[in-house]
Amino acid sequence: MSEYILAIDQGTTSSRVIIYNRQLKAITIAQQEVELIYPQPGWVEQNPEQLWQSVYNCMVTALKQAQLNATDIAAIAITNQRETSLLWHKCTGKTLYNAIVWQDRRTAQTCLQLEQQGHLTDIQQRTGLRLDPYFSATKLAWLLDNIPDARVAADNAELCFGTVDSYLLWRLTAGKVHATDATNASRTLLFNLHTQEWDPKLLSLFDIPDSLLGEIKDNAAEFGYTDTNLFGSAIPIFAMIGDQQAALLGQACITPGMAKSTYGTGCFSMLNTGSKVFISQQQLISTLAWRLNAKPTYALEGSIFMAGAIVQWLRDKLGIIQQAADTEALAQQVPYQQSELLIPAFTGLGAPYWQPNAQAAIFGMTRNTGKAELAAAALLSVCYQSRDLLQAMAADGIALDILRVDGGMTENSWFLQALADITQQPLQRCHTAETSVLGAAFLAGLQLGYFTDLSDIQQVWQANQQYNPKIPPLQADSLYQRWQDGVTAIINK
Ligand SMILES: Nc1ncnc2c1ncn2[C@@H]1O[C@H](COP(=O)(O)OP(=O)(O)O)[C@@H](O)[C@H]1O
Ligand SMILES: O=P(O)(O)OC[C@H](O)CO
Repeated sequence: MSEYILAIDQGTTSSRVIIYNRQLKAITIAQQEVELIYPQPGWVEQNPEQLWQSVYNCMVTALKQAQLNATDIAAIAITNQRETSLLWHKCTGKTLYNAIVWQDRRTAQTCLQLEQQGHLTDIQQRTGLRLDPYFSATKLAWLLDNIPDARVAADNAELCFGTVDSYLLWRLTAGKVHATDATNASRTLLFNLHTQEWDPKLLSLFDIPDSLLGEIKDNAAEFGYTDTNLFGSAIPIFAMIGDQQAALLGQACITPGMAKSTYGTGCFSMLNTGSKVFISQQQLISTLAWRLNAKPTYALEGSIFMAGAIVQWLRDKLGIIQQAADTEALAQQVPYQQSELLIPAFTGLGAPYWQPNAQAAIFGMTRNTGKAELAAAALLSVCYQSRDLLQAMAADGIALDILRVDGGMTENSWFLQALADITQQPLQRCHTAETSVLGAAFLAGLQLGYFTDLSDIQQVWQANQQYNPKIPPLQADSLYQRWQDGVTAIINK
């Protein structure tokens, strides 16, 4: 009997597939790294074919490892890096350009111009977002304006735009379905949070023909069926959701006031705000947590562009570690106050600063600065950025009893203790770092009728370890002050 759920997480750093049994116990995992391409400073791209192939390879490997066939899979769930934008031909499926990744800053000037023309408040009101190159709309406009013949083809309704969820759905169904889910749509700057539809005024403002856009569906829905040539038989695709929203669900943050932070390539803190759109006075964004049976649940989000990506920089550019986990032993050698200060604005700064043109800097280097100090500075920079977000939430009147944490970086215990120390916030790590895949799989299970409602996720979620602050608040304040001074220096440069 087919009762397994195959869940895909197409992340910025890697693609992963986990097969779960009916009780959402992971049976097997397959993972493949994906490359980031940096054609110019501030530009970040990925090869669409590599994204697809990595997902397909992981699906095939996972099925083989679990000794299962396509007929054993009751449904597929997809979760994904959000905002990353692709454009492809409706007839041939051929992409017109690389995927422009969420971290890409090439449209910073366009965003600034739109802000200077006075569009910011209206855009914020409609979308809950900000005018920042992070979101998809200006990336799509760039593609239409810079790829030869793209604008004409778009005007002739020959093209499809999609975020990664939508592109994977298109590939899995061999071009039969062009759709997205409401959470991914909510990251494009083209989706109206209040009407829950593509917004005609925003389409006109960004000059986007509506023929480019797919149908927007709830997060648990009949999205389509895999082409039989791929796995031998058609498997239903029953869930799609952005990775941070999926992690919120996977962390069982299903009631208003519950929050999680995910430390993957970037770091994204998200607070469930229930059926209301919460408007931050502190530069945090409002977004959709999920939409089920046409009923939206909203969230407040703080987005940091560089978290695990800094660790990858240590590995790939500086060559001072062989693998991400090496940072733990190195950082242990350095007391917090002796660490250099790294401001990791490699692709500008996200919340709460929203400075797309800020540039990275290291302060306090001495002749003694070595691998250990840089590793500690890298991990601590993520802690300081997290404190920025938690302080912004606090200034918005939101106090958290406990913050649930997950993502690749939470395998690092030194980092988690430093995070609790710097933020002075108790943290709870759950039984798996892979909460996004779990959240997506849960939605497929909901659609399959394995679960009755969202509260069932509470039976799946298990606490693992709690981290409490061990340094006094005054010491944390003084370390954080140094960070704030550093940020002020680079912003005013
Ligand atoms: N033990 C570790 N210590 C520090 N960083 C880590 C560790 N393990 C993984 N990472 C970082 O976590 C990121 C991968 O996390 P993941 O949740 O898989 O990201 P994504 O979903 O963006 O692909 C990488 O950037 C990697 O550098
Ligand atoms: O690749 P991740 O897991 O850091 O997630 C990327 C985010 O979805 C970007 O908004």
